[in-house]
Amino acid sequence: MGNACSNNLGIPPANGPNHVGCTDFMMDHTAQGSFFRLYYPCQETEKSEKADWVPCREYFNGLADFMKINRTLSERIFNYLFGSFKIPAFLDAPFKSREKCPVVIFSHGLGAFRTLYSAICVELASQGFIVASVEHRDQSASATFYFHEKTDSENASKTSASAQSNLVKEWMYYRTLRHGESEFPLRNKQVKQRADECIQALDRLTKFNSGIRMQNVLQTQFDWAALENSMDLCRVAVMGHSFGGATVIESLCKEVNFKCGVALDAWMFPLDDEIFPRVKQPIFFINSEKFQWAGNISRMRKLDSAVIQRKMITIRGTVHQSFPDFTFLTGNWLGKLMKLKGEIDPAIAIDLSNKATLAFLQRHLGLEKNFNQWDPLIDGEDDNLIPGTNVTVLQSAM
Ligand SMILES: CCN(CC)CCN(C[C@]12C[C@](c3ccc(C(F)(F)F)cc3)(C1)C2)C(=O)Cn1c(SCc2ccc(F)cc2)nc(=O)c2c1C=CC2
Repeated sequence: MGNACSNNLGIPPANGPNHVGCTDFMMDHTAQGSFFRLYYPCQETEKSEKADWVPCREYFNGLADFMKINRTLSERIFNYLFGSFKIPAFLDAPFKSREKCPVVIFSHGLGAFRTLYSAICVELASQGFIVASVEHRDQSASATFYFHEKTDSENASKTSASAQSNLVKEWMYYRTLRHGESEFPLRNKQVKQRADECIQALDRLTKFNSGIRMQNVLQTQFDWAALENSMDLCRVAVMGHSFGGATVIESLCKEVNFKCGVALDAWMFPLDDEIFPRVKQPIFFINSEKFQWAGNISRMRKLDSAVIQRKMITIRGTVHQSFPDFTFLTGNWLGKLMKLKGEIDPAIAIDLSNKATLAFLQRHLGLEKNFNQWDPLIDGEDDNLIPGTNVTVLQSAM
C-alpha cells in the first residue's frame, strides 16, 4: 500500500455493487440533538464531488489535544497532511436503491468522531446498507460541534453572518480525566449517553423512512425526502469501535430494534456487568491482536451464551488503529512506528473484518444476499484469523 496521494485517502475502494453517497444531518441544533454522517447507495453521478474526510480544522485541534501533543504545530501538520483528503463517497449524491436497505448505526471510539471509519461505512453502503455514523456529544469525541441561538447581545453585535442567521456554532472538545477523578463513573455515564444517541439516530432515520420532513440544521444539498420507504427497519444492527464497541452492548440492552451487534475491539471497561444478562441479541466481537488483555476478554466471555449466538475472532497482525481510517494514512514504517499499522496489510485486515461483518449481518438480519459465502470467517477459518482470541484467559474464580 503506497503512501496516500495528495488528496485521496489511501482507503481501499469499496467492493459492493452500489456507488456510495455521503451527507451529514443534525437535528435539533443543540448538544442534545442527533448528529450523524449518512453513507448510502447512490445514483452514479459525475456532478457530485467526493466528500471531505475531516470537514473542519477544529477536529484536528481536538485530535492534537486528545493525543496530548502541542496544538498549534500539530494542527498545522494535520491540516497540511490530511486537510484535503477525500473519501470514496459522493457528497450529497441522490439516494438510489432498488430494494429497501438494511440499516447500521455506527459508534466511534474515544477521541475519534463520526468521519473516521469511512473504510467500514463506505463498504457497507456499497453492499446496500444505509449507515449512520453518529457523532457523540458525551465529551468522548476529540471534537464535535452544535449551535445555540444568538442572545440579544450577540444579535446586537451582528457578528457572525452564519447561514443559520440566529444560530452560533459552538465546539465541544474531549474531556480529559481530572486529576484523581475515578474513570468508571465518567465512562459509564458516557456509554449510557452514547447508547441514547445511537437510539436517537435510529429514531431520526425511522422518521425519514415514514416521510416525515425534518429540518436539517446543516446546509446540505441532499434530498432527504428520497429516503421515504427506503429502509427495512426490521433489519437494523448497531456497530462500533472500542468505546463504540461498549456502546454496541449498551445499545442492544436498551433497544430491541437493534437485532444484532458487531463490536470492533470493544473496550468493555465502561460497562456495568449487571446489564449483560439483559442483552438478548447476537453479538460479534472482532478483535485486533494487540489491543486485548485478559480482563477485557473475560468481560466479553461473560456474554457467552448457549442459546444466543455470540461469536469472537481475532485478526492476526492487527492493532487497535487497524479499524479507523488512520491505518491507511501513512507508509509502512511511519504507520508501524505510530502504532497505526500492524504486521498485516491494512487493506487485507479491513477486508476480512468487513466480510466477516457482512456474513454475520446476513445471518442475523435475515438478508437474502450472498454474504453467507463468508460464513467461515465468522468461525475464524482463514490464515489471517484466530477463532476466539489469542489472549489466555485464566478461568475467573467461580
Ligand atoms: C495519550 C492519549 N490517550 C488518551 C486516553 C490514549 C490514546 N489512544 C491511543 C491512540 C489514538 C491514537 C492516534 C490517533 C490518530 C493518530 C494520527 F496520527 F494518525 F492522527 C495517531 C495516534 C492515540 C492511538 C486511545 O485512546 C486508544 N483508544 C481509542 S482510539 C480511537 C481513535 C481516536 C482518534 C482517532 F483519530 C482514531 C481512532 N478508542 C477507544 O475507544 C479507546 C482507546 C483506549 C481505550 C478506549
